[in-house]
Amino acid sequence: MEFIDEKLQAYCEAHTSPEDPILAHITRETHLKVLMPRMLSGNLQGKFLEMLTRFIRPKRVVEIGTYTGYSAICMARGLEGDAILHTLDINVELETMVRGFFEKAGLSDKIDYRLGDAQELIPALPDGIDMVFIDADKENYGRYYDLIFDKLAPGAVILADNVLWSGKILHEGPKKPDKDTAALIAFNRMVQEDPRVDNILLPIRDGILVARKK
Ligand SMILES: C[S@@+](CC[C@H](N)C(=O)[O-])C[C@H]1O[C@@H](n2cnc3c(N)ncnc32)[C@H](O)[C@@H]1O
Repeated sequence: MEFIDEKLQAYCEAHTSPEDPILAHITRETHLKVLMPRMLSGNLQGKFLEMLTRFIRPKRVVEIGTYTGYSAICMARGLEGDAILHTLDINVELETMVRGFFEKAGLSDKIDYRLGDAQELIPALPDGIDMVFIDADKENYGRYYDLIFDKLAPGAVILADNVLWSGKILHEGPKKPDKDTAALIAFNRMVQEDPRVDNILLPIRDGILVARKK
């Protein structure tokens, strides 16, 4: 489901700073060589992540779900000084390609790329996280939120991607929603009812939930 008119979407894209050659290369390589290229953030969302990182000026960012590194590069570009991005992914098959992209972008020293199951990797992360982007398996969004919450600094920003799930979160009727849809409905409700955060759900691309730890 498209959330806005196709022409308006194209207009938004045409009035967003263009994708640079490195991100364009990652987009091309991902489409050519990797399964499910629609998982890529893309330029509009990538620019949003980069700009938000610049606004927040975090010292420590965590991304759950690296994939081919597109969103990691966007956020890492927004980091200042010795700030760092820890990005986690379970898919070891993409490691060589992704490390190559980080190198090509000149960001290897700003990105700490960790491979494994995020549920095992999150507890080993340092405290004092100022921003987290949750973009891995939808079924575990709630678990990732719970696991990372106490590691977040006051005022930290939590972002979660795909929270509109192509509109499937509006599920109606007697049939049960599939497990990813059910998990996202539960996650969105959980954040909405969490008194420890303020939150806003933005209809950017497939929906980005933005929450701020009080
Ligand atoms: C939607 S993609 C991430 C897209 C990326 N953030 C971007 O915008 O370019 C989801 C990623 O989550 C990873 N993933 C799935 N389950 C995971 C888990 N249990 N732990 C860590 N990563 C996981 C997948 O391997 C996949 O690369």
